[in-house]
Amino acid sequence: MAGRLIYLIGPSGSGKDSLLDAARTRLAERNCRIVRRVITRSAEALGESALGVSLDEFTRLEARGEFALSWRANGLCYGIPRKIDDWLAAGQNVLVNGSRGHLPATRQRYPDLLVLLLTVEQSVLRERLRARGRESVEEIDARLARNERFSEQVLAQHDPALCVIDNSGALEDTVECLLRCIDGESTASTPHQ
Ligand SMILES: Nc1ncnc2c1ncn2[C@@H]1O[C@H](COP(=O)(O)OP(=O)(O)O)[C@@H](O)[C@H]1O
Ligand SMILES: O=P(O)(O)OC[C@H]1O[C@H](OP(=O)(O)OP(=O)(O)O)[C@H](O)[C@@H]1O
Repeated sequence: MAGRLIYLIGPSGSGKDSLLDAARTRLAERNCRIVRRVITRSAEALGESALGVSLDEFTRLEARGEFALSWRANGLCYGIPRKIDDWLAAGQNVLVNGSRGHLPATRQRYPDLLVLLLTVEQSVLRERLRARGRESVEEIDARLARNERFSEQVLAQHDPALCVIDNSGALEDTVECLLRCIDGESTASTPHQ
């Protein structure tokens, strides 16, 4: 049986990368692989969870059909290698660090995907982005503005395959919530108020 695409979305700084790192072993126990993204971001700012390429290289890979999914946001290009289709066909679940803006296109290609929306209170989010220190104040403001538009839109769609996970508290609690969503014990939860 084919595996399921699990599409983790949420604002920049909501903790997607941290959550995936913290849950990696327990996801592997669930036959769930985390795909490494290709991003036009400098290597120093990437960590191990993504591969950095130049814009030229990204464009070439995209034109050659190397990406199952690709999008542009925050002045960057993001690609998901097409090998995920082999993993899915082999019955593995695949977790993608995705984009809220690209969700409709992703759903068209993977109609039975599970969407996990990570939320964080706006004041906590601002502080985490500031503390992470990866972007300038202007870039942080632009990300916060984008956040207000997009998470509301995703929530307004009332998607039955949407699981809302709040990461305003401790990361360990968020890991447990993520695993419950994937195990199907919780198909929806309300965002932290
Ligand atoms: N639950 C949490 N509690 C405290 N800090 C967190 C939590 N989750 C993430 N962070 C911190 O917030 C910042 C943004 O997290 P990150 O994983 O880079 O977000 P994203 O991948 O969504 O952009 C990082 O500095 C990370 O260490
Ligand atoms: O449509 P959106 O939901 O706003 O998402 C747009 C992009 O922004 C985030 O990446 P970012 O460059 O911030 O990297 P990060 O996830 O590591 O913070 C997210 O992972 C998406 O790739």
